[in-house]
Amino acid sequence: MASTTLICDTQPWKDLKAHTEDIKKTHLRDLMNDKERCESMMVEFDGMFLDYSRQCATLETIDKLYKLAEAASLKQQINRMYSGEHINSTENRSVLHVALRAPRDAVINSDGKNVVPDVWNVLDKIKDFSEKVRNGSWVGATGKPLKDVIAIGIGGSFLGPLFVHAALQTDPEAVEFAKGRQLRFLANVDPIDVARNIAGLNPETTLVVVVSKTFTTAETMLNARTLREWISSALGPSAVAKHMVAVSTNLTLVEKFGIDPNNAFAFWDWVGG
Ligand SMILES: O=P(O)(O)OC[C@H]1O[C@H](O)[C@H](O)[C@@H](O)[C@@H]1O
Repeated sequence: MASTTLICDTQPWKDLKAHTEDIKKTHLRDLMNDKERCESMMVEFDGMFLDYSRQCATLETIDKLYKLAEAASLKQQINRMYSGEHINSTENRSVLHVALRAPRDAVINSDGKNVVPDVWNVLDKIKDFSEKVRNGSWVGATGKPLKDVIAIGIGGSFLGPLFVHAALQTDPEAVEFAKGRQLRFLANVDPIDVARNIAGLNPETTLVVVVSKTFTTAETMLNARTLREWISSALGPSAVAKHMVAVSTNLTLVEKFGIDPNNAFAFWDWVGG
C-alpha cells in the first residue's frame, strides 16, 4: 500500500536533516582518522570493492539513513518491484530491468508470466548475432565482414549503450577485440552530426543498430531513415537487411521500416525507456 505521508514529513528525515548540520562542522580529514568508521564503510562483494569512507558521513549518519530507508519501506518496495507489481504508477507497468540480468533459472513474473525465458531467448540471439559479426561469418551485401558500428538512439536508448561502451573502454579483453573497429553514436538530428558519423566509414563494412523502445521517436527515426538511404543508395535496398538491425519493443514497426525481424532484438514494456 502506498503511504500518503511525504518522506520529508517523517521523523527519520527530520533527524537526518538536523544531523547534516552537525556533520558539516567536521572535516573529512578528521573523519578519515577514525579507523573503525573507515573500515565499516568499505564492502566487498563478488570481486567488487566499494569504499564510501570519503563521504562526509559517520556511522551515525549510516544508522539514520537506514532508519529513513525503513520509514520509506524501501525493502517492501524492492520486493514489490521484484514481484512484478505495477510500481510505475504513471505508466501503470512493472519495473523489471532486474529480469534482464537474472540467471536462466530465475522466476520473475510480470502480469502472471515468467519473463526470464523470453529475456534469455533474446540474450542468446544477441550473442549469436554479435559473434557472427565479430568472427566475420556475417557479411554485408557485397560479401565483406562488417567492422564498424553506428548506434542510433536518443535518451535512454543512447545513454545505456554509451555507458556500456565507456565501461568497456578500459577492459583489456574488450580493447583487444575492438581493435580495428569503430563504434559511433548518432544521438541528435544535427545534419553535421550525421556527416561526422559516416565520415570515413564505408557502407559495405558498416552495421547500423537502431535502438528505440517505441520505434517512433522523431529524432531516431529521422536518423534511421537517413542511414537507410546511405546504405541503400550505395548498395541497393536489399542491403538494408544485412546492414541494419534494431533493438526495440515495437517489432511491428521495426519490420515495417524494412529491418529483417530475425535481426530485431526485442525488449519489453517493463524495461524503462
Ligand atoms: O527509446 P525511444 O522510444 O526511442 O525513446 C528515446 C527517449 O525519448 C524521450 O527523450 C524520452 O524522454 C526518453 O526517456 C527516451 O529514452
